[in-house]
Amino acid sequence: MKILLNFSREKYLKVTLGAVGLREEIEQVVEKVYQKGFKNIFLIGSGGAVATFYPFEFMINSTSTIPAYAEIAAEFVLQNHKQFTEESLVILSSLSGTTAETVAAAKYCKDKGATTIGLTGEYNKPLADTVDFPIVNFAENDFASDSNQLILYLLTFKLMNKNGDFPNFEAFAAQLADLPEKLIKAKEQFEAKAEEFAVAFKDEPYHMVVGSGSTWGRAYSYAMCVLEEMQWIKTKSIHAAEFFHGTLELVEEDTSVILLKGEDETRPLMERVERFAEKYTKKLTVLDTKDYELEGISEEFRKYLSPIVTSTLLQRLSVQLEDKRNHSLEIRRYYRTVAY
Ligand SMILES: N[C@@H]1[C@@H](O)[C@H](O)[C@@H](COP(=O)(O)O)O[C@@H]1O
Repeated sequence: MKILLNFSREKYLKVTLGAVGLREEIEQVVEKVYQKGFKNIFLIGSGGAVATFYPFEFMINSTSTIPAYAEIAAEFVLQNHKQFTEESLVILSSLSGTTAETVAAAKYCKDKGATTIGLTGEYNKPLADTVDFPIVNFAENDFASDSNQLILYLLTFKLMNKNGDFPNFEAFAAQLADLPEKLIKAKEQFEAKAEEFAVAFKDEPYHMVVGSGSTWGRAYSYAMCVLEEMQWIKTKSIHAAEFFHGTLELVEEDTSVILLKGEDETRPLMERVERFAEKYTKKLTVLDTKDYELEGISEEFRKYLSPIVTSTLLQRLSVQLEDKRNHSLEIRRYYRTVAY
């Protein structure tokens, strides 16, 4: 077993096994939701929470006939979305349970008569108190995204399974139960590379983070919620396909480009950026989920796991950057600090 910087194996397993341990409860919620019936799924949150939904929106829309829409809470309540009705199923997420925009969206959805599920870290907080079905797993910022994704795999893939779109749910759920240990192995394998990156890039003034398909949301949130919010480094998240429609003009030989390569159908989009970046910058970093064995995970499920493998690796990068840059992941100048 390798020692990882500032990492508690016990704490990680407590959070992630807590998430997969919710399977029975989640399946009961799915039964109840199907009894009432629904026509589409809305996935609503703010910041990192809505970013975590983006891969699931992508996966639902490419696996199932249930229409799925990931929406930013504050915009959703203003938009008057015409696909949203009392026959919508809404899944909201807020770790703190207190993000005002997300709580307001939950109330909006309830008032319209839609069915609401809330993923959150604690009971007796506004989100859990508002939704029809709170699904609660305690986590702190560091492991929240792994926890949320594990819950979302169980929830959304069971919903698709009931809809007749994902017949192998049983095997998938069984493999998810063992995933946390494999994610730790992936972290261990990545650690030296994470440290090397942090040493080499600690004073880098700007990064481009590129993703596509089920890693696009991870690119969006890593840029905004970690490199910008927690490390105060200027960063642009770019979708691999969009990269060729503008951002490429800024690539010079010393521009840091970070690629989050996953294993879904959109991988060729990432390969195209990789071929370009190899030619024009010396500072290319590639995180590729394919490099991680995840022993015992069926080939057919690997593409779905790209976002959680990516986020579990990126979490190591955050810890290494915090250390080498001497900039705590906890400090904020403005976020939840001043009024805005
Ligand atoms: N920048 C922060 C994110 O770091 C956080 O993930 C998000 C949601 O927080 P919560 O899950 O508590 O609603 O809020 C903000 O957007």
